[in-house]
Amino acid sequence: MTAAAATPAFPATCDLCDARRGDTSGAFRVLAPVFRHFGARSAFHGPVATIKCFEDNSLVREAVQRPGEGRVLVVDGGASLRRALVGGNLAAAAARNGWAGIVVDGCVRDVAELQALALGIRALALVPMATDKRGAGEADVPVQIQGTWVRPGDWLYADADGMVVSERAMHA
Ligand SMILES: O=C([O-])CC(=O)C(=O)O
Repeated sequence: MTAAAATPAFPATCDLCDARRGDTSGAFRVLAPVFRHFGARSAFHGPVATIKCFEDNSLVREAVQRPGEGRVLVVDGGASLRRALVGGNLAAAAARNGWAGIVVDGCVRDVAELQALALGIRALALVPMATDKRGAGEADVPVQIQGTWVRPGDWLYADADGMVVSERAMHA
């Protein structure tokens, strides 16, 4: 058990892992511990929406303009370290439109702007070069994030210890 913070808003990822330690069904998965925190919100959770794209953030831009409704946008960017899929403008739009967080298997940029936003932002690294905008990519498809499958409608929980995904909501 994690030492209790007064009234946790939702379960700690360590507690979720403790509850599912013997679960080999694949319904509960831990994301690889290679993501860095950006964004002012270090803990966030919500149902997942996905985008798969490579060095082109056209679909990410479209998604963050739509109501987030507390969801987490998971972007499979093919782990590219060459282009930033999210920067200050897109992240600000996501925060404004009610997204809980963005997880990018790839890079982000505008670190100072990201740090000021009430949004969870996880990515592999910062890189200052923006993407090309060709409209390429897929939305609402299963994606593999550092080898772990994440599907639209899964629930993602993130806190300072890491990130987990579950087929079902794991909080009351
Ligand atoms: O527009 C982009 O490609 C990413 C960016 O810099 C922003 O979101 O501010």
